[in-house]
Amino acid sequence: MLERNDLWNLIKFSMEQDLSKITFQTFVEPAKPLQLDKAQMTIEVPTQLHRDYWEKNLAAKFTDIAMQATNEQIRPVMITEEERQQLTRDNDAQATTGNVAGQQPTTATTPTFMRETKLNPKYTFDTFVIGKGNQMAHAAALVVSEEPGTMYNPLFFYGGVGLGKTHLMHAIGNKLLETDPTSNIKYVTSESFTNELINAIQTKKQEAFREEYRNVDLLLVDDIQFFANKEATQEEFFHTFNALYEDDKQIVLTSDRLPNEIPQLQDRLVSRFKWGLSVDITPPDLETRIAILRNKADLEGIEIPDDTLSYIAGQIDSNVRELEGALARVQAYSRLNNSPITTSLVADALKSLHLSSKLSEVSIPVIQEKVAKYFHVSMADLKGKKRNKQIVIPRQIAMYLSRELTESSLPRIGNEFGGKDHTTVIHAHDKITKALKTDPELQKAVGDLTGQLKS
Ligand SMILES: Nc1ncnc2c1ncn2[C@@H]1O[C@H](COP(=O)(O)OP(=O)(O)OP(=O)(O)O)[C@@H](O)[C@H]1O
Repeated sequence: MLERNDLWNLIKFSMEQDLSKITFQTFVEPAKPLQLDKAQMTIEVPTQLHRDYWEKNLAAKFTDIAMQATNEQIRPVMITEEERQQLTRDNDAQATTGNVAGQQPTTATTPTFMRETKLNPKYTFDTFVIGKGNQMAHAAALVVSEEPGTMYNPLFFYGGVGLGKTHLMHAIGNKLLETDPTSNIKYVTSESFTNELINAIQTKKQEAFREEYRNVDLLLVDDIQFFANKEATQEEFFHTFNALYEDDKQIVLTSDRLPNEIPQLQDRLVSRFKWGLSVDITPPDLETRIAILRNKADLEGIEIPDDTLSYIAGQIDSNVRELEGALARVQAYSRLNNSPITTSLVADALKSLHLSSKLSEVSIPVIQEKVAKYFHVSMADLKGKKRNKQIVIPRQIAMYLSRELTESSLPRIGNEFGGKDHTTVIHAHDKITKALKTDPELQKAVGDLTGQLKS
């Protein structure tokens, strides 16, 4: 089945073709997909009026388009913003009053779309394609799933977006569950850890919160870069970490950067995160991208010739999530048009489904060229190693703009600047972001350049 956002984009795209501009803008644009289950998509709309309109006029259309795209019967369930807020309040009240002391609120009282993310059964070792950029991460994950809490604790994956960190993390959990279905596994994003903690503090359920976290066999925490600057969260996590570690329970963490590059992360956490093994995942090369697409196409029963797969893999080189999104869009496009997948259909699909905007986005070389010209420095210096101020500032600005205006991963940007490490890019971005708050000259330069690049 398509992912929620892919299906939603497709439905929007199709409705945009069918409905008048004003109807589309009034009723479809403000709608937000909250959750996709097997047979239904929960969609939030601003008011009761929107809800009525959807139920009378758009629900059947929705189901038709979803059927064509996925071959499954999916109905839209409309919920207004107010109803969602009420559900959240009810849920909070339930947490405060409705539970026996010490017990966590049960998921049965939680609206489905707000339930905490569980392990995704599709993210397994079987569905993970091994390539140069993820080989070591994959091997470490496998070891940890076979012998949790012994060899690499914590296991720390870092790297750019959409490169498989979450997938590997879930694969460890899924494998462990397969070996021992009674094992207690908890997966959270760092943001849900923080939210759960705040909730526990507000509802005076801190003990229950601790109990829950300190009794797991495997704790998976995704995207811990969002612990940055969160003192109370870090404090609580420090104790959770210690309790689990002392008990030989496995901890797996992911982040877009190394622990010591996360701003305002307490030193004691940084040092603990380094106790085990840190492995980076880098973007897949062309061969791996083709293999990932082939694997995905086979799993989903999509018929697609090899040269067409190579074409997609050649077009999309940013990350695996985009690659998968492109394949889903191509598949949906082929179903809607009732024609087989060929390279020319793919070219059309990517173009008409607005992916072309990604493909024609500002590129790093163009940014470099404009910045070099603006500051009268050579391209070689911009990409080189000279450390004098006249070169370093334009270089940092160019890196900053590459991060802001393109979808490129940090390692990729580093590569385009003469093979620099991704930490240099993070540093440049942070520095320029900070300086932009106070430095009018810099504000002007960045403003001018952005204007040039976007026009
Ligand atoms: N090597 C791979 N083989 C098969 N699928 C992959 C591979 N790498 C990534 N994917 C798929 O790409 C998508 C994005 O991967 P994932 O969510 O794990 O990325 P991530 O690194 O955690 O990104 P983020 O930092 O945005 O959370 C997922 O659907 C995942 O299954």
